[in-house]
Amino acid sequence: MRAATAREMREIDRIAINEYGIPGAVLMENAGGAVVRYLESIINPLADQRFCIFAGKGNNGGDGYVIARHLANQGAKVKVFLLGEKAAITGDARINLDILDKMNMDVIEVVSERDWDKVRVAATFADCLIDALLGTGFRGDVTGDMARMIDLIHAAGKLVVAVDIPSGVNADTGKICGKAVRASHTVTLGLPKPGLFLYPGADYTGELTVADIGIPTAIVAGQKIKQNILMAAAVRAILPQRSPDAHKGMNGRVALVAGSRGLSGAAAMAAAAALRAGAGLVTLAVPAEIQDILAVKLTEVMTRALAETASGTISQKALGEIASLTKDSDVLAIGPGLGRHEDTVAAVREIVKTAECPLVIDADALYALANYTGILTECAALPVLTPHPGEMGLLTGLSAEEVNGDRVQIARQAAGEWGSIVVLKGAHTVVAFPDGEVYINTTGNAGMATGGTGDALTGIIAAFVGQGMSSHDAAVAGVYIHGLAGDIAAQAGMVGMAATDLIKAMPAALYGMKNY
Ligand SMILES: NC(=O)C1=CN([C@@H]2O[C@H](COP(=O)(O)OP(=O)(O)OC[C@H]3O[C@@H](n4cnc5c(N)ncnc54)[C@H](O)[C@@H]3O)[C@@H](O)[C@H]2O)[C@H](O)CC1
Ligand SMILES: [K+]
Repeated sequence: MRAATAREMREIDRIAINEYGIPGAVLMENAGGAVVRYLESIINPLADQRFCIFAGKGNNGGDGYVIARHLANQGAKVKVFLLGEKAAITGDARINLDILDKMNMDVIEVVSERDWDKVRVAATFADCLIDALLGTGFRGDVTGDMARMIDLIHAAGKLVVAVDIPSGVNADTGKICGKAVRASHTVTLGLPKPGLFLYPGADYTGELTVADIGIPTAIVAGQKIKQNILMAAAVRAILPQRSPDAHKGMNGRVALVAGSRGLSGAAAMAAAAALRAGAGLVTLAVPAEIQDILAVKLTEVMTRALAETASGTISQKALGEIASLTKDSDVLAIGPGLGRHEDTVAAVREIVKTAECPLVIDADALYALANYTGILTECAALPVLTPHPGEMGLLTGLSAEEVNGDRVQIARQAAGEWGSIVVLKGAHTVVAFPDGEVYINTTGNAGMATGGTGDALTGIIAAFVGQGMSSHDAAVAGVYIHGLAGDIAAQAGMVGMAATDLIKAMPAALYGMKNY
């Protein structure tokens, strides 16, 4: 499902109005009507229910006036509070404000302290509060009276339904700009916005519904919108179909170069995840001194010993062995637990440049690419990088919080510069492609914030490439299924789940995707 930035949504509205001739007031009527239909689905009957509608000065507020009219017509008790003066209201919002006046509906301008008292009392006795303060026209930060109004909405402790976007949430990034409405439900209009799926904004959105407001689909198609919300249907369509007469040679030969002294677990989890994601044959190449450990940990996975440094990390002397391994493999995942020894780092750079099969590059292999991202364009196939925000910061020179401040744009820019697929892990994971397309994942939970889940994702994506998926599809499906497995594992307890629980849940996640 496409997700429009605020600017893209405003452009779509503009085209609908100015080029297709759909009056803005019709779009607004459709918007308000859609919100009321949603309200009916959660509060039934609407009659006699008490609603407080908080309207801003723009068209988001205009939606609020339409909502007020429809609610009143259904017998609900409605109070409308305008944060501003009626004289400042123009356009479609003004049309609907005037209709309320003609209906003798009370629209209270919140300007004096007495008005604030009225707001407080009304919110206290209301059954549901409607946030029609700010939508795609929101700029800057929430301060002053807008912040005061949001505090008051929260203080009432009532059901809150946000119109289009919870006011104060940045529609594009999900950032909270000063203060934002914590909605129980959000009815977003026309298309979803990325910020409703990106934290912390996703946390303020509540139950999300996308409302059709009658915008011709051709307008959306013509906008070349490049943000996508990753949903089950899209993933189900690309997962590999296993033929009934399959044999292990048909389901992918996955190679992994991973692990080092004290970091055998990362290698084990990546390899186990590849297996549990359906790979036919998995070979794990590790520094010689930990081969026995891995051989004991992993029954189905074949292990290989690699030449190592005195520190127990792979050395450049292993390059020949690794080259022959990649020749016989469909994909190579490299990085989990590799360590950052200079000899290892040099080996990783050589492997990235010369490997003859598609690469999934993670963890310490990403560390080796810091200041060397230029070599990614030499890869034989489109590589998949799976950085967490810290590793992304290492590769871009940004801090982790700067990365998280604009996850979509930063991942998109890196993918374009590096000619690679960038899987920027986190809540929610973002998958960015060199052509600018970005997918925002919708599965996963906070229980996955535990060591090893990143290693598992590497193994899963590698397994999907090994089973014949394009790197594009393997990255998208891998991220979704990884999160789904995490959601399944969390059913036995979100806090305290371990990465190995997620890995064990992989077959159930795959089964579920194909069977409902
Ligand atoms: N015809 C259409 O475009 C439709 C739009 N819909 C709804 O309208 C809003 C977008 O409306 P717009 O007037 O562009 O902006 P907003 O109402 O979101 O807010 C602008 C309003 O708020 C003030 N403002 C901006 N930033 C701040 C701030 N930081 N603090 C305080 N005030 C702020 C600004 O000055 C303006 O006065 C869209 O989301 C939909 O809800 C219809 O649904 C469909 C047709
Ligand atoms: K809003």
